[in-house]
Amino acid sequence: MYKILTFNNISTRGLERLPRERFEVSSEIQHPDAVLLRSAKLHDWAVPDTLKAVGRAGAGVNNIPMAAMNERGIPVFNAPGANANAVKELVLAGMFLAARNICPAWAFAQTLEGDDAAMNKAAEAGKKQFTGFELPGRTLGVIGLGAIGVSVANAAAALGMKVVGYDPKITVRSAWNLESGVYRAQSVDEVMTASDIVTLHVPEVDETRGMINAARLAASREGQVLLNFARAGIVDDDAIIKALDEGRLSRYVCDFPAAALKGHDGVVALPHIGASTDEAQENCAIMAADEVRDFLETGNVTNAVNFPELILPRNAGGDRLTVVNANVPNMLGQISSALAEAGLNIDDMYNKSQGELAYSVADVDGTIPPAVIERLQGIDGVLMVRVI
Ligand SMILES: NC(=O)c1ccc[n+]([C@@H]2O[C@H](COP(=O)([O-])OP(=O)(O)OC[C@H]3O[C@@H](n4cnc5c(N)ncnc54)[C@H](O)[C@@H]3O)[C@@H](O)[C@H]2O)c1
Ligand SMILES: O=C(O)[C@H](O)COP(=O)(O)O
Repeated sequence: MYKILTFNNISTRGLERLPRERFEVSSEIQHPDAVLLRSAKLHDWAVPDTLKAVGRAGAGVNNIPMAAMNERGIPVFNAPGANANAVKELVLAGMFLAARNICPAWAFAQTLEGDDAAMNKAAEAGKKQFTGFELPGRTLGVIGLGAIGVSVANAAAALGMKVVGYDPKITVRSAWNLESGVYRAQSVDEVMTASDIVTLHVPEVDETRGMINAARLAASREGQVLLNFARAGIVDDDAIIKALDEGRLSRYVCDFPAAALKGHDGVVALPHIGASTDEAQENCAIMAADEVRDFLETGNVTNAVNFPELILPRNAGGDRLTVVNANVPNMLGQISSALAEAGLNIDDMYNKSQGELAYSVADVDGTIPPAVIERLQGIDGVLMVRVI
């Protein structure tokens, strides 16, 4: 029986992928084999020795202590693309909100008093202050062309916008999916100066933290709209307020309320609802649950952010050994020697590495004795050993 600890409300459609005869799933579990979570922050969580996998039912993994997981050889799975449509739709809503001044116009309409004739008269007199602009022919800058960025770029192109994109690490898949008319910018600065509206779709990592800062905003196109449905940490909120006050930005629409932004007329801050649709929550939970289940039951890896993709069909017969180790020389030799000295033959084996980690799955022709497991665990650089 595998034990799965949940940290957030995970869609029941996802939890149904974990049959109760093989998986105990609860928010109360001690000694979990895996966790399933959304945005809960795990940075201060004491990682239990029993933990073998983390499943993030969403895209961003900045709430997970990746260095600690790497040190222990624990894969962190996520759900790439599973909530991209939900975020795209909210980004489009954010563009329309900003272009047509919908939030202040709505707030103004709420203040109207009197009978219908009086309200109508006041509405007609007041509406000129909410004159907006239309999207066709305007330039949208998209920073980060992954699942969400590509989806937003293509939707904007379909609305008749010019689209400028920047992503120095764009994948082949994203490049194939991207509308052919999207202009490829060479830098964040180029996007900032070329665009009427800029939208951010990068992960929060060291390289992107504070990416939109005072210097970049000072050089941006006058009256620009900035959309941030990625992460709060990618922008400097104080610089945003200054840029709004100076008119460099006309509106900042984001998914991340913050004290520095509160009460400013130019800010529309939503409560992190980019992925909050029934469809996205189901898609993410199903994908994360399937990935964690497959890893626990077979050792196979799909969509782990810190592990290589590795799928080895089971060679029926004996045990399956999985080993996570530091990506250094002579590890495979030591692992296969330990098996050979116990008289075990390797029927099938697959080894891959990614960054600082290497991962091996081997099907052997017998039962792996506890002494061999201990020996493997004792090899310098071995981080995790499992027999399935
Ligand atoms: N508001 C929400 O509820 C919500 C929902 C989903 C995702 N997100 C956030 O959006 C981010 C993107 O999601 P996604 O599904 O598109 O992820 P993704 O991994 O498919 O795409 C991210 C893209 O950013 C690119 N990138 C990385 N560093 C960059 C840099 N310095 N400059 C330009 N591009 C860079 C990558 O190459 C990749 O193509 C997530 O990491 C998450 O933080 C927020
Ligand atoms: O990175 C993500 O997928 C989003 O920020 C969604 O977070 P949530 O699952 O907490 O809504």
